[in-house]
Amino acid sequence: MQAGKIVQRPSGNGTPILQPVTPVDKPSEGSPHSILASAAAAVSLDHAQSSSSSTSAASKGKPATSNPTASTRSKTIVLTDAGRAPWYNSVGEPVPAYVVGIAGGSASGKTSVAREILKKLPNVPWVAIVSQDAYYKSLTPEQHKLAHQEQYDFDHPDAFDYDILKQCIKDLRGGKSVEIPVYSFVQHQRTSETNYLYGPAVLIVEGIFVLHDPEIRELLDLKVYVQADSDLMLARRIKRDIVERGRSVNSVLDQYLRYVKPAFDTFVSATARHADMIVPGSHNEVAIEVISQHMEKQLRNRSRKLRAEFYKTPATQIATSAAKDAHVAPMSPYEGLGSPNERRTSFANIKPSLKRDQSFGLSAPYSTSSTSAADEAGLPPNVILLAQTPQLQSLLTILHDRSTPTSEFTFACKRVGTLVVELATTLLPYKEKEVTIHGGRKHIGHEINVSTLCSVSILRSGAVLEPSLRRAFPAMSLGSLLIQSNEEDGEPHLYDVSLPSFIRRRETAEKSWVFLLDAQIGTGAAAFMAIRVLLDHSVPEDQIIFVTLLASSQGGIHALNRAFPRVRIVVAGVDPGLQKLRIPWQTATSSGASANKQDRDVSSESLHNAAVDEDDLSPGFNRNDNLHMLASPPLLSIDRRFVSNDEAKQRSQAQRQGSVGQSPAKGSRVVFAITPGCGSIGDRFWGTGSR
Ligand SMILES: Nc1ncnc2c1ncn2[C@@H]1O[C@H](COP(=O)(O)OP(=O)(O)O)[C@@H](O)[C@H]1O
Ligand SMILES: O=c1ccn([C@@H]2O[C@H](COP(=O)(O)O)[C@@H](O)[C@H]2O)c(=O)[nH]1
Repeated sequence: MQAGKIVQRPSGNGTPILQPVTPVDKPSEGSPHSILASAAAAVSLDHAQSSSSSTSAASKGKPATSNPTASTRSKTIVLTDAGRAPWYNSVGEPVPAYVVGIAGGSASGKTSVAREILKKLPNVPWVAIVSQDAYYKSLTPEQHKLAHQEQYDFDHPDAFDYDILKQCIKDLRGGKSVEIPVYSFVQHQRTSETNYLYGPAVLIVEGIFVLHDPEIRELLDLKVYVQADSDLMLARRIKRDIVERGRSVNSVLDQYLRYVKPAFDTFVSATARHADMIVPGSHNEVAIEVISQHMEKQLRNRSRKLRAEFYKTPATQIATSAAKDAHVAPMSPYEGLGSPNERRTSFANIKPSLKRDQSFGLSAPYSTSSTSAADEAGLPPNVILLAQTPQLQSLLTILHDRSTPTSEFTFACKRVGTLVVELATTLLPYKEKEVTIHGGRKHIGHEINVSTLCSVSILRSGAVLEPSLRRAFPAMSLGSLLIQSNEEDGEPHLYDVSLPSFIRRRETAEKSWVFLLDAQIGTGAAAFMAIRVLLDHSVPEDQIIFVTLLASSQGGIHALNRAFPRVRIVVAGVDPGLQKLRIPWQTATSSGASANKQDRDVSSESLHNAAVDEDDLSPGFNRNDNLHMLASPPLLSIDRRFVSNDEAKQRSQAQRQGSVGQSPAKGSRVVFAITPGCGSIGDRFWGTGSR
């Protein structure tokens, strides 16, 4: 099997290609391709941080001498071609990843089959291949010596540690992040390096004994066995082990005759009976096609369309089931999509599960917050609203005013940010500290352990709160999540996960306190996804503090409370409305497949509906209100900004009159707007967008 780490990316003509990933692969920012590619590069760079091997390209067939570290490279392969759609249900519980096990003799072609399947799934984002080799048991010094003399049996079922492999599959299946050991076939042991792996929607586990352990078999959705003739396997193994694993012909043959062949005949081949499919080790294109089609179908069935689910569910049904079971979220994070009346009915029938001041066993320290204002605004009990003083109101007015120039907007944002951050810091676990004061007396004060704190911004808008947080904790680690709303259905998609190393490690993540930052909470979809990412990394729910400038009181803040009632949300201001809009959107024609897709998507109907979707207007608001767009930054748009509502109408009209050219490609996308709202806060903060 080929050593090294590769990702699959679409080539210009849409044909998937396999290529090694190195940091230099990262394309220039701003190109439409860069989101996909940088997501892929981000994962591989994650690996680069933990695995020295990732920095040099592995290529098939290179002699060991020209590529001496090849055999210490991880066999873990990750594909992150597109954003990841929600992998959890409406109460925030993860939907399991699809797991395929591929067993078969050594050099039968297991890894090659896994990679071919991966190539056939270009539309499935976030696919990972994990090799069982990473889970060989650690050897004693004596066994280690024997291994170097080809006197250790690596082909016996007892050579593997099934418990840790099982745990790894369980974790990845359940959406948790893991550290995959890196195995060295030259040193016959795990190296000190590990690969951080998070979030595959499809996990392929390959290895000679993947179908051996009954508990592991239970975790597999599809069991495949690769069958090849022994002479073919031997020929392939001689070639491969000399090239990639630093062996001589004699050593390969000795080991083969002593251990590999007998173990294959006795143990490995016997596991074929557990397989759902037997795939030939060569000329297997048809079998691979069948497997890929089956997987795509299974994945389609598992895909989460929370918005659609809730749109279909009548409000009365939602409210009744919610009243029966406090743990069932009556609304999705996309609840702004139901009709306003449906929303009101369902909220009226649901009792909050926690009382604001009792929620967390804290004596309410919110001298700067107003619980009555939060209650009056109909906010759930985990929401802490800044006291609505005239001073704060004046700052929020600057943010609401669409004529506010960028510099003033940025300044006001930072001031409100400081107020909201200071309130959030009161929720941290301060401990008593004894200090000596002037005169030599002891004094009992308080301190906070800054090393357990970090912030994670939902890009781009969340970063507007970073300066305020940094002022409070200058040495704090900063992370980010790139979450974009899908242009077709408005579902959030996860493109990049860059978390501080102590969140990536489970032991430290369990002790960490995370400020999750976003400028506003409308539908709550991005916040929902970001919280799920942190929980997947084992950050405790009650140690996540969501800090935001503005929320819609009728938006996803309620769904967030129902799914994650222990996450505290600290917010500066609340606006009443939330609207669903479809707006025109353009992309660069140079974006290859993506541009073609846009071309396809442009129907006269979508352009006709390009302005406000009237059915979705919130009560008490009409399109003449001071309405701003709330949406993720349009990273794919050619001009880096959304068009305004008026422009939308003009373009729609122009299109109908045929006066809009074909380049750049145009389409429309669903966005959500808090009303009256402050517009796209990120764009206004950095002066990059329309007001
Ligand atoms: N269908 C195939 N046709 C030709 N060569 C193949 C095929 N499948 C695998 N090989 C070659 O056989 C060798 C071993 O394949 P690999 O997939 O690494 O096996 P395994 O993972 O089962 O050990 C590799 O050099 C690979 O290129
Ligand atoms: O240190 C080691 C560990 C394993 N092997 C051999 O590797 C194969 C399994 O890997 P495949 O990629 O499935 O071929 C197994 O037959 C062991 O004999 C090794 O030589 N040294």
